Amino acid sequence: MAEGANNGTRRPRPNLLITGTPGTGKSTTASALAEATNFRYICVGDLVKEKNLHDGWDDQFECHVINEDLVCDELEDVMEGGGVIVDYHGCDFFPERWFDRVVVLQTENSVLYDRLTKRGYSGTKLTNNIECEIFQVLLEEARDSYQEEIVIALQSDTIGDISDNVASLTEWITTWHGTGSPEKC
Ligand SMILES: Nc1ncnc2c1ncn2[C@@H]1O[C@H](COP(=O)(O)OP(=O)(O)O)[C@@H](O)[C@H]1O
Repeated sequence: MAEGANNGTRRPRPNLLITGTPGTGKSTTASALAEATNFRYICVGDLVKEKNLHDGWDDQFECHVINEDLVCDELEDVMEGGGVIVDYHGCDFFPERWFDRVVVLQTENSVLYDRLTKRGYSGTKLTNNIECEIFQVLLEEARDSYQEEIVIALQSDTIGDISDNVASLTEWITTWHGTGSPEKC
Protein backbone atom coordinates (compact mmCIF):
# COMPACT_ATOMS: atom_id res chain seq x y z
CA MET A 1 0.00 0.00 0.00
CA ALA A 2 1.31 3.42 -0.92
CA GLU A 3 2.05 5.88 1.86
CA GLY A 4 -0.81 7.74 3.64
CA ALA A 5 -4.33 8.25 2.19
CA ASN A 6 -5.62 11.77 1.61
CA ASN A 7 -7.32 12.06 4.99
CA GLY A 8 -9.29 15.21 4.58
CA THR A 9 -6.46 17.33 3.17
CA ARG A 10 -7.97 20.04 1.02
CA ARG A 11 -6.57 21.09 -2.31
CA PRO A 12 -8.38 23.43 -4.62
CA ARG A 13 -8.57 20.92 -7.48
CA PRO A 14 -8.34 17.12 -7.56
CA ASN A 15 -5.44 15.05 -8.86
CA LEU A 16 -6.07 12.05 -11.08
CA LEU A 17 -3.93 9.06 -11.97
CA ILE A 18 -4.58 7.41 -15.32
CA THR A 19 -3.05 3.96 -15.31
CA GLY A 20 -3.29 0.73 -17.29
CA THR A 21 -1.26 -1.61 -19.48
CA PRO A 22 0.78 0.13 -22.20
CA GLY A 23 -1.42 0.73 -25.25
CA THR A 24 -4.72 1.03 -23.38
CA GLY A 25 -4.88 4.74 -24.20
CA LYS A 26 -3.46 6.47 -21.13
CA SER A 27 -1.64 9.27 -22.91
CA THR A 28 -4.45 9.82 -25.45
CA THR A 29 -7.09 9.97 -22.72
CA ALA A 30 -5.02 11.92 -20.18
CA SER A 31 -3.91 14.58 -22.63
CA ALA A 32 -7.47 15.02 -24.00
CA LEU A 33 -8.76 15.29 -20.43
CA ALA A 34 -6.08 17.84 -19.55
CA GLU A 35 -7.06 19.91 -22.56
CA ALA A 36 -10.75 19.73 -21.68
CA THR A 37 -10.19 20.76 -18.07
CA ASN A 38 -7.11 22.97 -18.22
CA PHE A 39 -5.37 20.54 -15.89
CA ARG A 40 -1.67 19.80 -16.12
CA TYR A 41 -0.77 16.56 -17.86
CA ILE A 42 2.29 14.66 -16.65
CA CYS A 43 3.50 11.58 -18.48
CA VAL A 44 5.80 9.89 -15.97
CA GLY A 45 7.60 7.92 -18.70
CA ASP A 46 8.58 11.15 -20.48
CA LEU A 47 9.51 12.85 -17.20
CA VAL A 48 11.82 9.95 -16.31
CA LYS A 49 13.63 10.30 -19.64
CA GLU A 50 13.78 14.12 -19.63
CA LYS A 51 15.08 14.41 -16.08
CA ASN A 52 17.07 11.18 -15.94
CA LEU A 53 15.00 9.81 -13.07
CA HIS A 54 16.18 6.27 -13.72
CA ASP A 55 18.91 3.79 -12.90
CA GLY A 56 19.77 2.82 -16.45
CA TRP A 57 18.27 0.64 -19.16
CA ASP A 58 16.74 -2.79 -18.65
CA ASP A 59 17.62 -4.97 -21.63
CA GLN A 60 15.15 -7.68 -20.72
CA PHE A 61 12.10 -5.42 -20.44
CA GLU A 62 13.44 -2.88 -22.97
CA CYS A 63 12.70 0.13 -20.79
CA HIS A 64 14.36 2.44 -18.29
CA VAL A 65 14.61 1.23 -14.69
CA ILE A 66 12.60 3.96 -13.06
CA ASN A 67 13.93 5.41 -9.81
CA GLU A 68 10.68 5.71 -7.86
CA ASP A 69 12.12 7.91 -5.10
CA LEU A 70 13.46 10.44 -7.58
CA VAL A 71 10.10 10.52 -9.40
CA CYS A 72 8.19 11.12 -6.16
CA ASP A 73 10.62 13.84 -5.07
CA GLU A 74 10.28 15.52 -8.45
CA LEU A 75 6.46 15.54 -8.32
CA GLU A 76 5.78 16.27 -4.66
CA ASP A 77 5.40 20.06 -4.93
CA VAL A 78 3.46 19.86 -8.18
CA MET A 79 0.91 17.45 -6.72
CA GLU A 80 0.32 19.59 -3.67
CA GLY A 81 -1.48 22.29 -5.67
CA GLY A 82 -3.90 19.83 -7.33
CA GLY A 83 -5.14 20.00 -10.92
CA VAL A 84 -2.72 17.35 -12.17
CA ILE A 85 -3.35 14.31 -14.36
CA VAL A 86 -0.59 11.74 -14.05
CA ASP A 87 -0.13 8.98 -16.65
CA TYR A 88 1.88 5.88 -15.79
CA HIS A 89 1.66 2.13 -16.30
CA GLY A 90 2.17 1.51 -12.59
CA CYS A 91 0.63 2.96 -9.47
CA ASP A 92 1.90 1.33 -6.30
CA PHE A 93 4.80 3.65 -5.46
CA PHE A 94 3.09 7.05 -5.53
CA PRO A 95 1.98 8.40 -2.14
CA GLU A 96 -1.65 7.45 -1.75
CA ARG A 97 -2.55 10.96 -0.55
CA TRP A 98 -1.70 12.43 -3.97
CA PHE A 99 -4.75 11.13 -5.79
CA ASP A 100 -8.48 11.71 -5.57
CA ARG A 101 -9.31 9.38 -8.46
CA VAL A 102 -7.40 6.45 -9.93
CA VAL A 103 -8.57 5.45 -13.40
CA VAL A 104 -7.54 2.05 -14.76
CA LEU A 105 -8.01 1.87 -18.54
CA GLN A 106 -8.75 -1.56 -19.96
CA THR A 107 -8.72 -2.82 -23.54
CA GLU A 108 -9.99 -6.00 -25.13
CA ASN A 109 -7.04 -8.35 -25.77
CA SER A 110 -7.18 -8.57 -29.56
CA VAL A 111 -7.53 -4.77 -29.86
CA LEU A 112 -4.58 -4.27 -27.53
CA TYR A 113 -2.55 -6.86 -29.43
CA ASP A 114 -3.03 -4.89 -32.66
CA ARG A 115 -2.14 -1.58 -31.03
CA LEU A 116 1.06 -2.94 -29.49
CA THR A 117 2.09 -4.71 -32.68
CA LYS A 118 1.65 -1.43 -34.55
CA ARG A 119 3.85 0.21 -31.94
CA GLY A 120 6.57 -2.30 -32.80
CA TYR A 121 6.25 -4.56 -29.77
CA SER A 122 7.05 -8.23 -30.39
CA GLY A 123 8.26 -11.34 -28.60
CA THR A 124 8.45 -11.27 -24.81
CA LYS A 125 7.63 -7.59 -24.56
CA LEU A 126 4.38 -8.12 -26.47
CA THR A 127 3.46 -11.28 -24.57
CA ASN A 128 4.22 -9.72 -21.17
CA ASN A 129 1.98 -6.75 -21.87
CA ILE A 130 -0.90 -8.84 -23.20
CA GLU A 131 -0.65 -11.08 -20.13
CA CYS A 132 -0.58 -8.01 -17.92
CA GLU A 133 -3.93 -7.01 -19.43
CA ILE A 134 -5.45 -10.50 -19.34
CA PHE A 135 -4.63 -10.87 -15.64
CA GLN A 136 -5.78 -7.30 -14.86
CA VAL A 137 -2.48 -6.62 -13.11
CA LEU A 138 -2.94 -2.85 -13.02
CA LEU A 139 -6.49 -3.03 -11.69
CA GLU A 140 -5.33 -5.29 -8.88
CA GLU A 141 -2.35 -3.04 -8.15
CA ALA A 142 -4.64 0.00 -8.00
CA ARG A 143 -7.10 -1.75 -5.68
CA ASP A 144 -4.25 -2.86 -3.43
CA SER A 145 -2.75 0.63 -3.31
CA TYR A 146 -5.72 3.03 -3.00
CA GLN A 147 -9.08 3.19 -1.26
CA GLU A 148 -11.60 1.14 -3.16
CA GLU A 149 -14.00 4.02 -3.75
CA ILE A 150 -11.50 6.14 -5.67
CA VAL A 151 -10.48 3.39 -8.13
CA ILE A 152 -12.51 3.00 -11.32
CA ALA A 153 -11.97 0.81 -14.38
CA LEU A 154 -12.92 2.28 -17.77
CA GLN A 155 -13.05 0.40 -21.06
CA SER A 156 -10.89 1.90 -23.83
CA ASP A 157 -11.49 -0.09 -27.02
CA THR A 158 -12.82 2.53 -29.43
CA ILE A 159 -12.53 6.23 -30.24
CA GLY A 160 -16.06 6.56 -28.82
CA ASP A 161 -14.80 5.15 -25.52
CA ILE A 162 -12.17 7.91 -25.37
CA SER A 163 -14.79 10.64 -25.78
CA ASP A 164 -17.11 8.98 -23.26
CA ASN A 165 -14.30 8.55 -20.73
CA VAL A 166 -13.07 12.12 -21.16
CA ALA A 167 -16.63 13.44 -20.82
CA SER A 168 -17.40 11.47 -17.65
CA LEU A 169 -14.06 12.34 -16.06
CA THR A 170 -14.53 16.01 -16.97
CA GLU A 171 -17.90 15.93 -15.27
CA TRP A 172 -16.38 14.30 -12.22
CA ILE A 173 -13.69 17.02 -12.08
CA THR A 174 -16.10 19.91 -12.49
CA THR A 175 -18.38 18.62 -9.74
CA TRP A 176 -15.57 17.78 -7.32
CA HIS A 177 -15.90 19.70 -4.09
CA GLY A 178 -13.07 18.26 -2.08
CA THR A 179 -11.83 15.01 -0.66
CA GLY A 180 -14.43 12.31 -0.45
CA SER A 181 -16.93 13.89 -2.88
CA PRO A 182 -18.65 13.43 -5.22
CA GLU A 183 -19.49 9.88 -6.24
CA LYS A 184 -19.90 10.44 -9.96
CA CYS A 185 -18.31 8.78 -12.97
N1 LIG B 1 -9.93 3.91 -27.03
C1 LIG B 1 -9.16 3.91 -28.14
N2 LIG B 1 -9.71 3.66 -29.34
C2 LIG B 1 -8.95 3.64 -30.46
N3 LIG B 1 -7.60 3.84 -30.47
C3 LIG B 1 -7.02 4.08 -29.29
C4 LIG B 1 -7.74 4.13 -28.07
N4 LIG B 1 -6.89 4.38 -27.06
C5 LIG B 1 -5.68 4.50 -27.62
N5 LIG B 1 -5.75 4.32 -28.95
C6 LIG B 1 -4.61 4.32 -29.87
O1 LIG B 1 -3.73 3.32 -29.40
C7 LIG B 1 -2.39 3.77 -29.42
C8 LIG B 1 -1.81 3.75 -28.01
O2 LIG B 1 -2.46 4.76 -27.24
P1 LIG B 1 -1.71 5.53 -26.10
O3 LIG B 1 -2.61 6.63 -25.62
O4 LIG B 1 -0.32 5.91 -26.52
O5 LIG B 1 -1.61 4.38 -24.98
P2 LIG B 1 -0.74 4.33 -23.64
O6 LIG B 1 -0.43 5.74 -23.24
O7 LIG B 1 -1.63 3.63 -22.65
O8 LIG B 1 0.46 3.51 -23.95
C9 LIG B 1 -2.40 5.14 -30.07
O9 LIG B 1 -2.15 5.00 -31.43
C10 LIG B 1 -3.83 5.62 -29.83
O10 LIG B 1 -4.26 6.50 -30.83
